[in-house]
Amino acid sequence: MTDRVVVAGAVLDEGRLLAARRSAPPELAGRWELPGGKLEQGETPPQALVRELREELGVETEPGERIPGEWPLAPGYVLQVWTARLVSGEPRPLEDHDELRWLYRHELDTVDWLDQDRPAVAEAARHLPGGPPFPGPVTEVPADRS
Ligand SMILES: Nc1nc2c([nH]c(=O)n2[C@H]2C[C@H](O)[C@@H](COP(=O)(O)OP(=O)(O)OP(=O)(O)O)O2)c(=O)[nH]1
Repeated sequence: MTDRVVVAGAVLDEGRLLAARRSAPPELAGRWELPGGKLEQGETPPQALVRELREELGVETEPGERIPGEWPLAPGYVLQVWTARLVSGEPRPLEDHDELRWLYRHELDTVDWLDQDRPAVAEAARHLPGGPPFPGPVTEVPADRS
């Protein structure tokens, strides 16, 4: 059986990425994600994304390009991510989220992303200008003291 797609938006505005803190279910509440949701029957991922961002955030958006990759979620579900541009409205946490934050590239590590979202966020970060890569450097190269 093919996995069901959850489509999420890398919503980009003024060089920042929109992060959303889940309010439910309990095992995901408090962690940050890219807003979106499950595809409904007959929808393409970009159509589902526009609908979900309207329902959850009260904004109109225009999907851009697919971010390469597909990430496993709960069994039977995979995450796909599209960039999206704000067309109208100011995002508000109407459904599924209790806080939203616009993050510059150098701020991406300041929220507690869902583990399964981190590779997707790393890919999305390529669409943001400047700053260090996300996640930050894992090892530091010691200074040459010789
Ligand atoms: N939207 C979204 N969901 C994610 C991400 N990462 C992740 O593990 N998930 C999980 C959380 C949920 O179990 C599932 C998506 O469900 P959802 O609750 O957002 O979808 P929906 O709006 O269609 O909800 P519903 O119809 O089932 O109520 O995928 C992510 O980045 N964005």
